[in-house]
This record gives sequence, C-alpha cells and structure tokens, in this order.
Amino acid sequence: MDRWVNQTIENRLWKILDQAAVNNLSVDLQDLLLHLTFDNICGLTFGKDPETLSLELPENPFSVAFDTATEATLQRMLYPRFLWKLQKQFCVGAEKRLKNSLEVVENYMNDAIEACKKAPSDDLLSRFVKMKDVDGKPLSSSVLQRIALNFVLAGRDTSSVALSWFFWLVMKHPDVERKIITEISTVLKETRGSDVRKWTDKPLVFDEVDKLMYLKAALAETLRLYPSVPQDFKYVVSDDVLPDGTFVPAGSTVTYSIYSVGRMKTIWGEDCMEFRPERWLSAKEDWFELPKDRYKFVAFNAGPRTCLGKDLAYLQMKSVASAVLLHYRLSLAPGHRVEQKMSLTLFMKNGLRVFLHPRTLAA
Ligand code: HEM
Repeated sequence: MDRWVNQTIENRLWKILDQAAVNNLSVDLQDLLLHLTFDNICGLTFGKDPETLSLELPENPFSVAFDTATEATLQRMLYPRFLWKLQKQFCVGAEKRLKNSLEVVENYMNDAIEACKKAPSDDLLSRFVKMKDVDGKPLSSSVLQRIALNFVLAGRDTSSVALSWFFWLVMKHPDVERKIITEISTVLKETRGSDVRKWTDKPLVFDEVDKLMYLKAALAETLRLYPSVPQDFKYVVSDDVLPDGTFVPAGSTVTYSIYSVGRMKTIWGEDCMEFRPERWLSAKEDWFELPKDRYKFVAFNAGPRTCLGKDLAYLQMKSVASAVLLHYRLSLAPGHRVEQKMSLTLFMKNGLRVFLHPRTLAA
C-alpha cells in the first residue's frame, strides 16, 4: 500500500494542492481524497493505477458505475421490499440503474482478471488467481470477481471520508494540529536530520509513519465520532439470543449503529462528544492503546469479521494526513457548510472546500 499511496502523493496530490495554493483557489478536499483512495485500492487490488487523481479529475466509467450501484443498493434498504422487487421485474428506476452499472463493473472486473492471469504481479488479485480451492482447482472467475469487488468496495471510500472528517476536526482544534506537527517533526528530525527541506521533499516512508502514535490516536478519535461505516447489518442464520437476552429468530436482520456506539456516555464517559485524541494514548502518552474491551470501538467492526484492511487503512491515512499537514495549514472556505450525507458511507454532503496555506516548519 505505501508504494501506491506515496507515488500518488508525490506525483499528483502535492502538485494539485501546490497549484491551488499558488493561485489562491479552494479545493474540494473530499473529492480529491476519493480519487486518491480509488486509485490506491485499484493499484493494490489489480496492480494498475487508473490515475483518476489528476488536475482534470477525469471520470472513470468503473468508478461512476460503482457509485451508481452503491446508491441504488441503498434504495433497497430505504424502501419496502415489494417496491424494489417490482422495479427489478420491470427493469425501471433504481433497479435499472443497478443492472446497467453492474454490467460495467463486471466487464471491468473480467478484463482485470484476464490481465492478471496473463501477467501476474504482486497485486491482491494475482495472489488469488494463483490460489486453489478445497478441491485443488483454481478459483472460478465469478469467485475472483467477488473477491476483487469486496476489496474495492471496502477499501475505496472508507479511508477518504475518514480523512475528510479528520482534516475538518483538525482545522477546528489547533491544539491537536500543533501536537501532530510536533510529533511528525520530531520523527523527521531523527530520520532526516535538521534541514527542514528534507522533511517535505518526499512522503514519509513506512518506518517513519509507523512511529506516529498521536496521529494514529487522532485518526481513531475521528473514526469514533465519524465512523466511515455508520451502521452495519447482520443476517441471522439460525435462532440465537443476544447477550442482553433478546431473542433473534433465524432469517431476521440485526442492525447496529456504529455512529451511536461511538457517542454514548455509558461507553466513552461524560466527554464522549469531545474530540480528544489523548483518550487513545497510554498513561505516559507515548503509545497508542486500543480499549481493553475490543467491542467498545467498532468502526472497523469487531470479532472474527473485523476489517481486513484496518492496518493498511491506518498506514494510508497517516501517510496522506502527514503529507498534507506538513505542507499546508488548511482553512475552511468561507460559507462552506460541512454536513453529513445519509448513505452507507458517512460522506460530507457538500464535500470539504478548503484553502491551503503553505506551512513554515521549524527544526
Ligand atoms: C478507515 C477505513 C476503513 C474502515 C472504517 C473500515 C471499516 C470496515 C467495517 C465496519 C467492516 C465490516 C463490514 C461488515 O460487517 O459488513 C469492514 C470489513 C472489511 N474491510 Fe474495511 N474499513 C476500512 C478500510 C479498509 C481497507 C483500506 C480495506 C482493503 C485494503 C478494507 C477491507 C475490508 C474487507 C476485505 C472487509 C471484509 C472482512 C470480512 O468480511 O471478513 N477495509 N471494514
């Protein structure tokens, strides 16, 4: 992941942000980040960076079809079952959009699978192409398609929306911003010396990013308050009883609100609504510490089906956060309203429009 993320930062993100800063133009940071994470997850999954993050921000048919399919799937959850079933039968409305966009997604996937079969590389799909199933046969194209789809779906927007909320919270909390810059500067002084120009000419490498505990705490605190997946659903396979004694019959669906769990006084204390990264640090404030009860923080789910990309997500978010904050101080564009969008992923409804001010660092 760090190869994909660092080349995107160095070759494209910094150039776009520099140009906006020089011309005193605002940018929609959420939009840029959505392009960046789409490129990264495609690179990781298929071994090919579609380079949608560029000055022109070109529309990518796969990405557009993906968005349309996700939106149309949400309709199924919002409206009564009979309605979408009827739409599906007559191929109209959201169901028509879903069918058409899934065709585009499937074609893209099939091309990618064929390319990986012909010239395998170190991407995820190539690894699965080489794997055998329990009968010793290669995985079928439809299984490979679902695996790849799962990774793109799971790893695409989740990190970019988390980063958007993070940058917004950092703008509102200058004390947190100061601590983040101090932490990064301390690490870079150790690894690159006292010449500050050397701190910003290349993105941080894995070993540098790995040392950023306060930054990780600030990202976890962001995800507590603004979880990228605000609610999750579980399908009940067989009759069961929840720990509080509630009976759940087979065939039902249980929904839990990750958003609410992160904001409950009974779980996080009186200051549960405050953005306070320190709550994630050890007593000496030198180590990132997860709560002892692993079901307290569920932004990445918990238990056997915990997010498989959690460590990659932290690595990517820390790399992007440090790359942006070391170069710039951000300010919200006047009049811009930050609002939540109701969808499966917690987007900012109007994006995140910011101005960038070059930062002066001190050794
Ligand atoms: C801030 C970033 C991320 C957040 C908040 C997040 C959150 C989640 C959540 C809540 C689930 C559980 C979904 C469910 O129960 O249905 C999940 C599953 C998953 N995530 Fe992530 N995710 C993030 C980034 C990533 C990335 C970057 C990748 C891939 C590189 C990834 C790969 C996966 C996969 C493969 C699963 C399915 C695991 C399974 O079902 O066993 N995630 N993630």
